[in-house]
Amino acid sequence: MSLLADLTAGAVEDAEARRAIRPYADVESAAAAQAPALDVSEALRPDARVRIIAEVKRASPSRGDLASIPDPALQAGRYQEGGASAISVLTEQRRFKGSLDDLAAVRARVSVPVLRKDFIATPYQVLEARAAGADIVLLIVAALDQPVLEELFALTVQLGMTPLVEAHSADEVARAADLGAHLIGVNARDLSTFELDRDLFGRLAEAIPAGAVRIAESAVLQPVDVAHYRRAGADAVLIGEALVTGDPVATLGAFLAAGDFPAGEEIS
Ligand SMILES: O=P(O)(O)OC[C@@H](O)[C@@H](O)c1c[nH]c2ccccc12
Repeated sequence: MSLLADLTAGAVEDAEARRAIRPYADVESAAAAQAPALDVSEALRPDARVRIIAEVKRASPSRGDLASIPDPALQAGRYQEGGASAISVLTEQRRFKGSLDDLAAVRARVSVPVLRKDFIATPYQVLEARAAGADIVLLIVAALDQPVLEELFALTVQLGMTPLVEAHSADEVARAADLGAHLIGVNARDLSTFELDRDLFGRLAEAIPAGAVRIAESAVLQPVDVAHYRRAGADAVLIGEALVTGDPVATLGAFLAAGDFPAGEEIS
């Protein structure tokens, strides 16, 4: 089994265990009781400078432990203070050490849109995201057959949330575009092999339809990496590891400054 398939199977198994305690109908009422999901078209609208989606990330299978983050809400509050346009919360528990409680805590603290970052493959997980207050749900094309991807995309929209559709090849970008996705991400890390390809975004950016928000994911450690993605056409960059240690406000300031020029423009 590929690593991505393994991560997805584990996430689904964990969701099934939660479902045994909290059935679909209960989560459905919790979702209905939530304040409506935030409209992300404004928050992530392509702008004169790069936008940053800042991630609450404790660990990853490829990088191991990154930071303990005892108070995810405090961390997310610092991200917002630093100028993040949205907050991503990794809720996968086995390898990334996250939880839906982290997401709910972050939602209660910040006013910008919040993304549930997990290996989502069932309607129950989408519903859980809304019940915890998510505005955006990550859907990884490589992990889903097209009919399932379509079903989860439709449910996400029906619940008022916005899908962020993640691609890793031209074919996957085409599948994301076919759905009419407004948020399309290209992950530099191949989730099947964990290999990094910083230039993948640049090769695929052109294939992302005009009108969609182009998001570069992973492999930003330095301000130059933000500039690299911005030159390649990124409207937004999703950053985890580089923000979980040190002073996130200072780091975000440096990253935002490095991407303060029009997308796709060559700078000398
Ligand atoms: O820590 P980084 O290299 O800045 O990466 C953040 C984010 O892109 C990465 O966490 C990610 C992108 N897509 C994913 C899908 C699942 C889990 C994690 C991810």
